[in-house]
Amino acid sequence: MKDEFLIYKLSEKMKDCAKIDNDLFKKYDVKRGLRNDDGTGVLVGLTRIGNVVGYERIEGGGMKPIPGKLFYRGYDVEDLAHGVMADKRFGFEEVAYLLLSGDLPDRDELEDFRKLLVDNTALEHKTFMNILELEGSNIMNILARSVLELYTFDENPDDTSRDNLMRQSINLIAKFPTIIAYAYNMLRHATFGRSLHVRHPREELSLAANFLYMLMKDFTELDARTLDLLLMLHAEHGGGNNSTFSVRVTSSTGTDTYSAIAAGIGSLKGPLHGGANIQVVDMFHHLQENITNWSDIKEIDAYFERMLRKEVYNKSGLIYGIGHAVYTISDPRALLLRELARDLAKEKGREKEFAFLELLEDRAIKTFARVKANGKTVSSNVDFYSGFVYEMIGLPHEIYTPLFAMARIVGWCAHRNEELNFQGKRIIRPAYKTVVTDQDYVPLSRR
Ligand SMILES: CC(=O)SCCNC(=O)CCNC(=O)[C@H](O)C(C)(C)COP(=O)(O)OP(=O)(O)OC[C@H]1O[C@@H](n2cnc3c(N)ncnc32)[C@H](O)[C@@H]1OP(=O)(O)O
Ligand SMILES: O=C([O-])CC(=O)C(=O)O
Repeated sequence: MKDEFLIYKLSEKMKDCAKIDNDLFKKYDVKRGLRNDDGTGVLVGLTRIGNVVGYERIEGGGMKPIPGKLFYRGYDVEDLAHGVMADKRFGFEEVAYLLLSGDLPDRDELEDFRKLLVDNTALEHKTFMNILELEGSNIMNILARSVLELYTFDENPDDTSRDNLMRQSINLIAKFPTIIAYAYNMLRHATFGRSLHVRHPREELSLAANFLYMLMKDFTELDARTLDLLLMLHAEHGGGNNSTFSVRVTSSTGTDTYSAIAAGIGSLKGPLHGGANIQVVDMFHHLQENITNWSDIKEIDAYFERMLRKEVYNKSGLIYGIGHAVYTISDPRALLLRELARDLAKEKGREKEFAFLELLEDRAIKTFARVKANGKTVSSNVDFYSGFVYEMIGLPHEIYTPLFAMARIVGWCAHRNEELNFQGKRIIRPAYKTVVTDQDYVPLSRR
């Protein structure tokens, strides 16, 4: 009780310690969240990897919302996705090759790269045993823990030479699916008493298919290609998204790859970033239960209004899967995923749920504009439909955010490699202005 009271007392102090008057940010021209007054991001770097486009700058100041576009190394992601879908083949390895090297692979390069990834999927026995023995209920946490452990088994963990960075990148991209699949199988065993299967990856399969094979053995070609497309769409999102920026900030100190990637995992887990995909599913289930008529616009709007006013659901005031730091009118990934979800829902007999989700998307955006009235143009983001698609291909909720990490590891590695190799590199170290007055030290005996 004494300890609890002390913790309570200290936590109460936090109220005063963390109080910073909002007006001070304006006064000192602080870019809160590294954002300009018009909501656009403060320019903090240059990159050749990804380009996220959501607005146009207007001459003389301000910005104009435009439909979203995403480019990987200059290639439009929609073209990459449509190219792969037209050929009915897997594309994640191609995107990984492109992001890491800057070029699209030819057939031989692609096949060699796929094999190289498969050759690196196996885990060290101890990492495997730790996943089994330490258990844990959150797979993002297990992933971060396992990544830090890989440092121990790397003979050259701190070497930041180019070939070592590339070797570590490939090793991590290859091992993420194995760690996540094993961690989930263990979780399922420990939590639901299901038998524990440990299947080793198969040499001839793509990364997406191998993941499904390790996770659940039985899956269809369409399931694997759907997952592959989701991985392609989540692989990279410029240098400014929170997890990639975390990797770049950490890397700028010259630290090892595993420490930097663990920082990225920690960031992605948050509900405002990659963790939003599971929040959307949770919110959707809540709305399914709490909205009596799924086509009643008035009822839906009223519920969203109460959510925004922090009265219902988790009282955060947020509608998950809506809004973005860069996109305004649309997130191109959400548009692709909506069409994918529509097709899958038809096939899986879940059209009624899809229609409800699509209506929720529309009403959330409209209610946001009416209630917030802040002039911000919002649309659905990548997390809005991804969970529903995962659910339709039979994937368990616990791995939705880890799947984001399984794709984004590519972007993280590409950005780390760029951060450590561009000529004018500097440790990232912005400034904070102190807003507390200096105080005279009082000896312990006089306090
Ligand atoms: C993969 C990804 O990371 S995609 C994003 C996934 N995250 C989510 O879906 C969570 C819900 N969305 C959000 O929280 C936000 O839209 C973010 C964090 C994604 C981006 O936010 P920003 O563009 O920085 O918006 P910003 O912080 O400028 O917010 C402006 C106002 O709109 C509000 N707002 C923005 N999005 C939402 C939302 N989805 N629901 C409710 N309010 C929102 C903010 O709370 C803020 O309100 P306030 O001024 O009353 O405090
Ligand atoms: O760019 C962002 O801020 C978040 C995002 O959509 C992503 O990382 O995919």
